[in-house]
Amino acid sequence: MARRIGSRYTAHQVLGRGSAGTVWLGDGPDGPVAIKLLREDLSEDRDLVGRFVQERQALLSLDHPRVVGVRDLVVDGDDLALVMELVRGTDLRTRLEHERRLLPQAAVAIAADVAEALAAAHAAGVVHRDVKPENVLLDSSAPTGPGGAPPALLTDFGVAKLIDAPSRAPQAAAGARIPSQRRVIGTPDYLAPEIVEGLPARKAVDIYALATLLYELLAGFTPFGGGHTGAVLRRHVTETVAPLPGIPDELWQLLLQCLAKAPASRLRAAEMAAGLRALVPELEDLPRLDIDEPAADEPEPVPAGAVDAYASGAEQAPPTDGGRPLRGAVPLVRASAPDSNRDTHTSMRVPDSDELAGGARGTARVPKVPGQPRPGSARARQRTPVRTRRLRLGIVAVAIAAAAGIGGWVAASGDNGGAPPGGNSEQSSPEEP
Ligand SMILES: Nc1ncnc2c1ncn2[C@@H]1O[C@H](COP(=O)(O)OP(=O)(O)OP(=O)(O)O)[C@@H](O)[C@H]1O
Repeated sequence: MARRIGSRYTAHQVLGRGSAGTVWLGDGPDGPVAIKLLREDLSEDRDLVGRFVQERQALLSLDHPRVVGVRDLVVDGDDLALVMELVRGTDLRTRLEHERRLLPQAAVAIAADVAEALAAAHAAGVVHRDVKPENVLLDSSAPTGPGGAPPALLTDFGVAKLIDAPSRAPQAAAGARIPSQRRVIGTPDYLAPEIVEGLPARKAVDIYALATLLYELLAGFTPFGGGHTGAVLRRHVTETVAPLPGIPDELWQLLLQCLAKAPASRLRAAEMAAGLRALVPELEDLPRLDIDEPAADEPEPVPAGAVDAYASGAEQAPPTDGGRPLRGAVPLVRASAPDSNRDTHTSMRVPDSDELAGGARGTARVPKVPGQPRPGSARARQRTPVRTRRLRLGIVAVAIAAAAGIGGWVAASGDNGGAPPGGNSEQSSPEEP
């Protein structure tokens, strides 16, 4: 059923759904477009609409072959929509689900494309903040490149910032007895350690997320994913990345540098792009990596009360895998569970200090059960319906208690309505790393 969006666009058919809204195939004055119609609760938020309009120029001016161009922003009655260039193809998550791991040459070529997109955005002072396979579109209408990889385009610029606002602080705060709190916007597996520590999201967070994505394309799992969200966040700050046997040392060194805990140690986007691009020819004969998921720590039993605790006050317990909460599946907002009937971003419960500290519920890396994929791995994802997973892994608003007993991880933001320290600006000054 066709639907008018503003005075210039018609939406014809749903292409996909994400945490912030629904993407439609549509028509505009200049031909076919993709229209991302934001969720109703977002479009009703006056502050958000204001930011949407403010962002207009930055988003419209990002013009690069590796960036999904935003053509228009529509604010019309209850409709709030981003009109984008239409990419004919799939997203990178879908491809990863089919292949589990990519050929190293294809993985590196795709990551180089994304790094080029980031270099252009960063030069314009725009930080993406939510780089992940779901936000990389593969253009199947163009000729394939090295390793059979279609050209990759980065999408969803600006959406994380739209959702990240004091007025959108998680409703959980009231019930969670948090003295002061801040929020983290992003997807847990790809969150840079400085975000977990409460620092503002600067350009280097995109480099970290892209290196995480590249690691995942090569390995089939992210370096710090698996298990409870609190444990994932902790690993970003405290753990070293497990090596990937079978890749050239130069590639490994580049990955390590981009996954550095200190943002200043990471490469800049243009350097990363050049480094990756130079490595592509060398990877021609390299087969898919044949590695298993990291050796698990000793299984930590999930206490009987743990899942009940999630459900207390909630309509339903979070999805689990053999009794263990799935990655990104645990609501952080008490009494809030992903609602499969709405295109909402996942609401998540506030992790308590025990979880953040990696206690019994925090878990170390979730152990691999023989014959079963580790939760969070590409194989586990294959068993999870895409729609459900998207809702789970969408942009999350994580409220972290400032007093969360993890040795100064979280800087209290005082009574600032939950805004991250340093404000929630996605635009960073041009001189920033
Ligand atoms: N410009 C586009 N052209 C063609 N298809 C698109 C375009 N943008 C998005 N899509 C399709 O719509 C789907 C949903 O996109 P959307 O950005 O809303 O969600 P997401 O990135 O998967 O999740 P989230 O927003 O939660 O991070 C994508 O998986 C993709 O298949």
